[in-house]
Amino acid sequence: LALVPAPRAQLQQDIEASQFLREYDREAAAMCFRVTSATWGFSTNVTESNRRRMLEEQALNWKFGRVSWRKATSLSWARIPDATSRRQLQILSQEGRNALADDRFAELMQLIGDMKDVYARARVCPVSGVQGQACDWRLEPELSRVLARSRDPGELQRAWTAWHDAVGPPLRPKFVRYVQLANEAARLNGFRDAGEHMRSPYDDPELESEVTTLWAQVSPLYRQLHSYVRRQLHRHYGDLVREDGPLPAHLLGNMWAQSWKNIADLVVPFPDKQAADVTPEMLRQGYTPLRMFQTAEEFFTSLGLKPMPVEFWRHSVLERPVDREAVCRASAWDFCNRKDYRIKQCTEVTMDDLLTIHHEMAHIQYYLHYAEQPYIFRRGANPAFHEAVGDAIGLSVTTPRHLQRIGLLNNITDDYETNINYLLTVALDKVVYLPFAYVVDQWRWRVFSEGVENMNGRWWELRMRHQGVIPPVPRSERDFDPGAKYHVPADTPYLRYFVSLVLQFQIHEALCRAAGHPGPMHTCDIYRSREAGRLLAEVLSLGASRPWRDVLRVATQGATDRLDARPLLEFFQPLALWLRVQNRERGVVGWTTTNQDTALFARWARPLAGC
Ligand SMILES: CC(=O)N[C@@H](CC(=O)O)C(=O)NC[C@H](CC1(C(=O)N[C@@H](Cc2ccc(O)cc2)C(=O)O)CCCC1)C(=O)O
Ligand SMILES: [Zn+2]
Repeated sequence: LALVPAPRAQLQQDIEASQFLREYDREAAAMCFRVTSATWGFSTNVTESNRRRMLEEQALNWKFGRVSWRKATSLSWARIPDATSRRQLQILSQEGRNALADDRFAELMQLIGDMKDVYARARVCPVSGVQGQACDWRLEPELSRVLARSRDPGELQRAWTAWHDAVGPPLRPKFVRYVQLANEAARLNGFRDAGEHMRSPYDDPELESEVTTLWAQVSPLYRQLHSYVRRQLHRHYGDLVREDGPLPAHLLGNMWAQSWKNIADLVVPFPDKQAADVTPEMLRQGYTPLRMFQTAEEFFTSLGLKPMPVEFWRHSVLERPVDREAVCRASAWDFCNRKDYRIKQCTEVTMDDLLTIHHEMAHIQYYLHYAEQPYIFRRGANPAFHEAVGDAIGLSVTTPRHLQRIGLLNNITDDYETNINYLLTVALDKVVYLPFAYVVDQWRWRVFSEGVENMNGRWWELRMRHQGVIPPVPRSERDFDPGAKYHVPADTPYLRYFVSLVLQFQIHEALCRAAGHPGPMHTCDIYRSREAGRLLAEVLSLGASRPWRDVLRVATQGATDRLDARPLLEFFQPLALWLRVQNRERGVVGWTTTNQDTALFARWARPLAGC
């Protein structure tokens, strides 16, 4: 009994803990406002003084986080009877790299900042058009545009190689040091390595095996799609694409082959049927970025969700600034003062960007709905929830029926071919994305747990095994191709996008049921459904105040608390049948790899002297 502190002492602990949490709640929100404002200032106006101010605020915020982490871990919070306090302290004691010593933390922040800089500043020589132009091509828009639109294998290969060579080698040594420091911080925080630290927001020791099981459930559908697309690409590009092999990464319409929607014109089975891309119609109707944002806002208010606050319209950056340099990746921002919420997006008038706006605005809806929660609970139930809501909405927005309801598509036909076309277009985005999202953190977790040898070879082994994709040119350990994907140098975990892919179909199914949609899931559009909006508002308002499995049970109206690929597979069921018929008659499903494939990135490459 001596081990159990006397009730009075425990009471003392409770008072101390709730006192600490009240102060932390106020101070953390104030610190968040400061560091978010400074980071926004830099992202929307890239200058050295704005960078310095951002780094200063980050350092202050980290010092505050470190002091708070020490206090939180010193309280024996595990025994506090009040569940809300206990949960807040549990989250607080797990997050951040607060246990790292000052100089190490400063070095780590500097490294991540430097890696983001290398990525943002990379410029290459033009790979098309007249020679002798300035070597000032960027990833966005020049190189991504070539990957999306060119059908010239030589030009595609030059664009793919130029980008990977421009960012990989300079990032590699920085990334090696980053791995050491991230692992050191994780171990000081009580984790085995930085991978386990990144997985901790899911609070689930079985997470890795669940993720592998989910991927195993969807990979047969992916292999069917891969086989069908390979046949179409072989028809178009000839022997550049072997009929039983992996696909060369530069022919798939995207710098990372993470989405193949840009080559839909090469693969869609019934080209004479309605193409699902309404970009031309948006241009014809004189859409502007502002009107695209208003259209997205109206989607959310039609569900009974909140309009964007006036500050949002006053301070958001909706287009690439002309008079200064900005970080042009789309992003949504919560300034933690229950007033300022913004989106920064270099919007172009395309259907793609209209979808991305819905995705970013869903982040803002989440911020708005959990604003009343204590600061620590103002986050997604888990990071995937924050991503899944936006993409679940997107599954309604892309339907021909929704595009017709907002006047961007007329005389749609709901026949078999149109549905297969539509499902294939969505699959080129969603089904294709799954193996890529799976590989990114499988690779990164393995680097954290097993080390930095052969990082590039292991990247391509995973890409070939799960995605059936190979590099267009030979690669060696002098390259660092994972660095070509923003989230790797930016220290942004990627599992959230894999889990979101499964979760968004579970959420879509539940919202469609709440909206009383009678038909198959892929024709459902929850637009204007107050019932769907009420369910969504309930989920968003919970933030991280409850374990995410409880939130998932709320979202599915009691159906389940587990991640489940069934809704995704059900959504694509008509396409899966169609693909099996197509492939049974014509081709190999899956890919064989010859040693000429593995020779493209084999381990024999001499390791860099002294690296
Ligand atoms: C201050 C801050 O950072 N805020 C967070 C939001 C928050 O956490 O509160 C935020 O704005 N993150 C930016 C990030 C941007 C995008 C992205 O990086 N997408 C991934 C994966 C993907 C791919 C296809 C797809 O349909 C959806 C996602 C990629 O492009 O690989 C780029 C365009 C879309 C989403 C985002 O919005 O998730
Ligand atoms: Zn997002």
